Amino acid sequence: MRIPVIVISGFLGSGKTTYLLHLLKEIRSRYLQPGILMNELGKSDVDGIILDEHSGETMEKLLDGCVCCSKKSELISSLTTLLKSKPDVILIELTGVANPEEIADAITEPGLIQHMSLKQIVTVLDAENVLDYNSVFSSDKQLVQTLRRQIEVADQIIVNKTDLVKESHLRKVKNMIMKHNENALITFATHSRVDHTSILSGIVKSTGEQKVNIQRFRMINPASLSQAKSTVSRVNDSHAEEYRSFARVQSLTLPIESRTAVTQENIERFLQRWKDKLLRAKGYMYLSNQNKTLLMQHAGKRTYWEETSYLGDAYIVIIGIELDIDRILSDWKSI
Ligand SMILES: Nc1nc2c(ncn2[C@@H]2O[C@H](COP(=O)(O)OP(=O)(O)OP(=O)(O)O)[C@@H](O)[C@H]2O)c(=O)[nH]1
Repeated sequence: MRIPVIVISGFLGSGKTTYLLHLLKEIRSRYLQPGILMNELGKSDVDGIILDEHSGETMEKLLDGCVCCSKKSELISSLTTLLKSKPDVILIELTGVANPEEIADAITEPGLIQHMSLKQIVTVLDAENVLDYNSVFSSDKQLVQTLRRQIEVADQIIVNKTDLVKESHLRKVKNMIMKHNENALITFATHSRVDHTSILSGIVKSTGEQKVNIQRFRMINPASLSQAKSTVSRVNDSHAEEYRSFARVQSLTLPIESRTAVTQENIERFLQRWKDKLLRAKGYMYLSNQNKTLLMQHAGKRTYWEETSYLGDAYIVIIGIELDIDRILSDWKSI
């Protein structure tokens, strides 16, 4: 029997990791063994740390890039590695700027197609911001295209963050979705809480084992990186422009050297100054005035602060379009 693959897509900060954590809990309660593949933009692995904190599952990480634009060969080898742990279901969380159909394409590669099959593509939308993101006037054109592909190819669409908008706004979101995809199951959610019955239907235990499969995977080495690049240029040559993932998005990791200077207020002021170019920011930092480390999540127009047990180095990852890196770094130094 081929292993079912569930792909979780959706724009930056929409609630994919939150959804993944709920789905994982449900999978474990059914004594199924999951294999997880997470892909983040940037070298710093915030989502991986969040997942570790909440679970401790099998994880194959692809860092510093988007699975489907520059790391197709790594995606294939990561899936091959995951297969060895004989999971009952594979979950792939994509970066917020990835085009899920390219993942669907990778699963059909020789060596994978006989072992796994795409079960569903789930797209999570941020109810508060999706209409802005979808407007060619207020958003980057290529970004709009990627978001539309995420909607168009989805089997299930979760309209998340409904706590932040009115009923009338939700109707507009639904109409927009229906324009691009009439067939997807649309559900409305807060904190990505949805019923998992249909997505997990038919997934059964393939082995008698119930062990928790915890694996730590390699970081990308230079040899595989150059191999990935040459693969990419071939892939891109044969693909029409509109089918490519968004690749102009940059990520920048800002180290926090002096722990004492950082406060919630100066971080929020910094994010505010760069808001026009910023799509997402997240990171861990020790706040000396509160004497604790917090996880900062900036998504859409909002900044959230959460308690964490993370003990590693403090840093922030920012993600944006055509970031002026020199100016941002010099501003960062002066906060
Ligand atoms: N108010 C509100 N906040 C939410 C909701 N769902 C998620 N969040 C918060 O939104 C932030 C981003 O959520 P994530 O699950 O990390 O989003 P993501 O899509 O995985 O983000 P990326 O991986 O960066 O693309 C976190 O601080 C969440 O706690 C919701 O329904 N309402």
